[in-house]
Amino acid sequence: METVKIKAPGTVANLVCGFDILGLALNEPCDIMEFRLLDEPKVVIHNRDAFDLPTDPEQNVAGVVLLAAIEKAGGNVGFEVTIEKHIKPGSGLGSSAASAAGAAVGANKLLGNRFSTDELIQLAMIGEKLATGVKHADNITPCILGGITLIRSIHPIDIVPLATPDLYVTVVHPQIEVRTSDARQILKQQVYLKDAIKQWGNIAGLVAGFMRNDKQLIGRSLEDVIIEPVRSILIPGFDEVKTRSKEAGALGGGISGSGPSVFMLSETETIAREVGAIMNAVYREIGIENYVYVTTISKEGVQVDGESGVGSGE
Ligand SMILES: Nc1ncnc2c1ncn2[C@@H]1O[C@H](COP(=O)(O)OP(=O)(O)OP(=O)(O)O)[C@@H](O)[C@H]1O
Ligand SMILES: N[C@@H](CCO)C(=O)O
Repeated sequence: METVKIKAPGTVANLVCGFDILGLALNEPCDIMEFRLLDEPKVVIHNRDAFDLPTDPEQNVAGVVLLAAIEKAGGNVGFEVTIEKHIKPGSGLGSSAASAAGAAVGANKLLGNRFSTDELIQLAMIGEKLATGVKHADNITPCILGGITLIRSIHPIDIVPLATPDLYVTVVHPQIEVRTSDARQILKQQVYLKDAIKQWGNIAGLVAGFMRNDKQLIGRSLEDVIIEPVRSILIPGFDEVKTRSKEAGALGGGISGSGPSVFMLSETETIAREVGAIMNAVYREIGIENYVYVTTISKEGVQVDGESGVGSGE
């Protein structure tokens, strides 16, 4: 096999209370990537979008992952990749993770599926480190596996796929850019024990809610007393979007990844669409262009030539 076409989903990381340890895959938006195997050790990148992303492999998330894959494979092959990016960089929808995870899975397919899922996650984290300065797997893991995933540990890799309840996801992307690296730098390095206790309760409640398909428990647990109070100041309209969405019947939600996108989970499509209209209205009122997705949780992760990549969420 000399070429493969990859579809890599957008993702929502953190899921409010689970900073760096929880994430889910979305049915929309998705990036498309086409890979060709080369017989010399180099990486060639073509960007088919308006985002002006680097073509230098050392500067592109997909590029550093492909370079690492070449080294891991023994250094005799190379890759040409065309990236059609629909997930806007700096959106909080896992744009960098889609490129990193897509590159790891695409390279693996062309190399005869020689890497394990844990190795794919390790490779993709090299891309996240380039984008954000830190290795974290809460976007790349749901991107690769689909569904909702818990990252119990990255040293060593210990991934727990969770059950995926039938929920609608409404996401608003206000058209401002928040770089993950900046949104990480403003975080406090210490937390109070009383806040940690609340956060542990919420994380455990959220995981239990997913596993028991208990929508009310999911809603009660979508609370973040550590990260959201700091990061939400970077997102105009955040409090209003959240309050009005919950009044309209959403279970709850918060910042998607490091923002500026904001997501809400709802039990019905009607509520999810109403929430979308509220989000759009809030941003129109404050004069910020925005894009709203009304979608669902994707049980499929990265797809290779239209088929399941390495696995699927439960
Ligand atoms: N192939 C690529 N895809 C996306 N971003 C890239 C890529 N290569 C390099 N970058 C850089 O990575 C940064 C975007 O990553 P960042 O993690 O900040 O955004 P995000 O992935 O949308 O956010 P989040 O991880 O919160 O969902 C930008 O500075 C962008 O230039
Ligand atoms: N867990 C990461 C996700 C964004 O890449 C963060 O919130 O910084």
